[in-house]
Amino acid sequence: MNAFTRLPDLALRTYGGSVVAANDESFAEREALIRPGPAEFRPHTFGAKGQVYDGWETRRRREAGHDWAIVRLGMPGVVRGVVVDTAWFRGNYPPYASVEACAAEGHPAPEELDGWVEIVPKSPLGGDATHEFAVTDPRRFTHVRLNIFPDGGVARLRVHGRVVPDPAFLHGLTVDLAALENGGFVTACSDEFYSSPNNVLAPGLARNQAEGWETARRRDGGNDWLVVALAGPGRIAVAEIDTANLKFNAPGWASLTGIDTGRAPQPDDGQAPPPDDDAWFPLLPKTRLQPDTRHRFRLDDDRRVTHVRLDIFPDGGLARLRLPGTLIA
Ligand SMILES: NC(=O)NC(NC(N)=O)C(=O)[O-]
Repeated sequence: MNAFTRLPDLALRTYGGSVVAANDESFAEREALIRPGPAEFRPHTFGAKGQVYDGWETRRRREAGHDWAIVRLGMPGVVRGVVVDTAWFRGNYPPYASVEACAAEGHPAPEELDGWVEIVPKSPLGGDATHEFAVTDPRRFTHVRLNIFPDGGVARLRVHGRVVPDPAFLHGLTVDLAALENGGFVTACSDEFYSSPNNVLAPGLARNQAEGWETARRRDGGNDWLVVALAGPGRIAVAEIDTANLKFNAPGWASLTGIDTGRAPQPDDGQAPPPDDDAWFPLLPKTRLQPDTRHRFRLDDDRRVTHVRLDIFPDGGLARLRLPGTLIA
């Protein structure tokens, strides 16, 4: 698997993405493209229009041309790679696909989008397979367009990358400095056996345990932890530690420490501070947690912080970690 698949999926429905238009969705609805989780399939299951698929599927074309679907990214950013997944589409997958992207200001209607640039050239696809395409264009995009040639079905479209928020909605405001949508990201983690640590920074509430971060049971006397690079250097006002859905596997305790590396966290720069650096200072002492509970703590430390280390004792996981505060210019 390509390293870019570890980055957040900027298109994901649960991150605010939307499939805003498609030229055709006769057999199966376009919205399925950005659903979380792998596509499901029940053979010999027929609706009024044919076999039921968990994906986007167009009619068999009888004229020239190709089919397309436009996705508004839930979190605009720099795209590092795209996954086109034709899971379960065996006799009806498109033999080729390409992907374009554009950057729009404000809230345009799909037909107002312009300035499309190709980020994945027309490439061959196979049936019932995932296809990973690395993207090198360094620009920030808000929308992508999947083109399939000439027609067929695609189960999922994943658009992995780094979130690049609009600074107008960050500076001078109290915002969640850890949130993925504001540019926060997890740089390191002790264990991600059951689910990804970046889940704790995702928008909204976790609907179940799988939408949070969950570690394996620890048997070595140690404890689990993760490090978050904040949206930028800032001061944290409140720590919200949410154990929602973790009922028999919530950590017993948690603590937070901070560090100021002296410069704004840069995605992929390999400069994240090591979790055992001497410069970490306490923000929240080791504090008892309850299962399935949203805990909120005022932090009275006004030191500048670029990264936060969360320790959980001894293991378990979390639904969400929110760190409302203000950026320091
Ligand atoms: N058996 C099929 O899957 N057929 C086709 N698709 C659906 N959904 O029935 C087709 O013609 O592409």
